[in-house]
Amino acid sequence: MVTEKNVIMDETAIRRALSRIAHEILEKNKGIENCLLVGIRTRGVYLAQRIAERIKEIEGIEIPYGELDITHYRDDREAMDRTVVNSNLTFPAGSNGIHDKKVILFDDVLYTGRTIRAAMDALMDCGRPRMIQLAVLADRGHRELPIRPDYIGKNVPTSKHEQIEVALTEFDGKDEVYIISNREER
Ligand SMILES: O=P(O)(O)OC[C@H]1O[C@H](OP(=O)(O)OP(=O)(O)O)[C@H](O)[C@@H]1O
Ligand SMILES: O=c1cc[nH]c(=O)[nH]1
Repeated sequence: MVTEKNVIMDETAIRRALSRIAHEILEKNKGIENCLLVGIRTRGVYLAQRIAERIKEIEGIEIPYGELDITHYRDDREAMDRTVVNSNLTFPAGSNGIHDKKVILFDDVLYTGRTIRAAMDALMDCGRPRMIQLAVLADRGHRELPIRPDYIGKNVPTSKHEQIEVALTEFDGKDEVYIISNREER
């Protein structure tokens, strides 16, 4: 078996894609009033933080963001006590949590959609958002649930035998997106 690893987004491509997404969020929501950014652990958190920084540069306004750990909501684990753990969904004093807010969820890769299904269940257990939107850095297709992102860094057509890996400086020491392909040796 030969494993090939090819870079499909470098640091510049990631920066440009996130900058575009920040503008798209502002355009779609006509600003950021009532919006909250929520990153799915692990790498979704850094994407949400970067978008919050970019929006601050563009608009001069701080947009609140939180972190979501969906571990207890995964559908491939034994049924667990479905409590939202290790998350930081506390928003500024006086704000009513996620209630009636436009929540923009962030993840690094979108594949089957099961992580996003779990994230939406976890969010709903924290309150009743007005709306949930989804932003992903890479959409590789192969959905198993009817989930469609609102903001996409890059569409990456893949075969099921391939894998997309995202590295982000805050966690991995560099910014890169790779596609990993395994093929039989000839
Ligand atoms: O659409 P899906 O089929 O749910 O796949 C996408 C998820 O897979 C990866 O997480 P993973 O569970 O591999 O954990 P990781 O974030 O620790 O890599 C990735 O970070 C997404 O959250
Ligand atoms: O290719 C994939 C599939 C799921 N999650 C990833 O991070 N990459």
